[in-house]
Amino acid sequence: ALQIYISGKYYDKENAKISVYDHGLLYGDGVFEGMRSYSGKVFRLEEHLDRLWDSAKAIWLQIPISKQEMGTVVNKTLEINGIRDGYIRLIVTRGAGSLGLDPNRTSDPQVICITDHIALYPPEFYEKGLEIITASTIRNHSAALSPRIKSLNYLNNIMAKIEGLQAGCVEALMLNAKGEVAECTGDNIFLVKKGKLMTPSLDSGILDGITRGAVLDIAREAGIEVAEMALTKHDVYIADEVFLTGSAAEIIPVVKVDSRPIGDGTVGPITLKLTKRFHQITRE
Ligand SMILES: Cc1ncc(COP(=O)(O)O)c(CNc2cccc(C(=O)O)c2)c1O
Repeated sequence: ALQIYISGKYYDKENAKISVYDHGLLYGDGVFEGMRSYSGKVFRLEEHLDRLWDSAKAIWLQIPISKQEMGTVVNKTLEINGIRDGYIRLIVTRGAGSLGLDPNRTSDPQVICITDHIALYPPEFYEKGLEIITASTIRNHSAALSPRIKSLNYLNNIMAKIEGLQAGCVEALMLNAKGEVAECTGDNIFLVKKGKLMTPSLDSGILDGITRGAVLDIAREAGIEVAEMALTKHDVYIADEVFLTGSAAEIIPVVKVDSRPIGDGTVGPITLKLTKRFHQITRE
């Protein structure tokens, strides 16, 4: 049975529990990372751990072990579960405490590591591309709870995800408070127009996606012109190609947005080229 790591010990799935007084549960007061391993190697583990530490610092949370120890926890949890190609969920909560909000009245932040087999979208979603809608729920305002923090507060994303599901879509696009394109509920968005690759800049109020970063690197190395900039729904509608990026999804094409076909409604050549290269570097 899968072994779950909780603060120094391993537990069977049915015994892997935390206190109902944990502020991670009570208030979503905590941070997390979602990563993938390919043939036993976690893709960009250091970057994920850097982001986890940045998220923790942003919410004034001290992670009780070092980055190096955290890396060892991740690799050991994969190993004892015999998972080489899988998904890793790493969580640090504020810990258990009073029913009040005050983080000072909690103790013992919980470090949790769950490794599991990757649950992927069906292959036809990659072959045919997704249809998505623009949700009316905008992305968290950067001055409220910054979307740069990968926190346990995912209701903003879930509210938009519900709108997508209600519209028969598996993903939904969120705009920011200025009405510019931000990202989808669980992945970043890229557009291609006349051979140029564009993606919302970090100051659009988005998660600094690890896969987003990898795709920007791949595109630059391939000599593709790249721009991180403010984008609007109009830019999406008139794009030649659209795709999403995320650790779980990797690179997934989008062929329809708000009932507008993108390009000729089929998966585009640059999307395919970047996907092919991404698979090479994650599986080499
Ligand atoms: C809001 C958001 N934006 C972008 C990404 C992609 O980031 P990375 O390239 O670093 O993975 C994410 C992370 N994606 C994420 C997180 C939690 C759950 C799920 C899910 O699809 O069930 C997806 C995310 O939650």
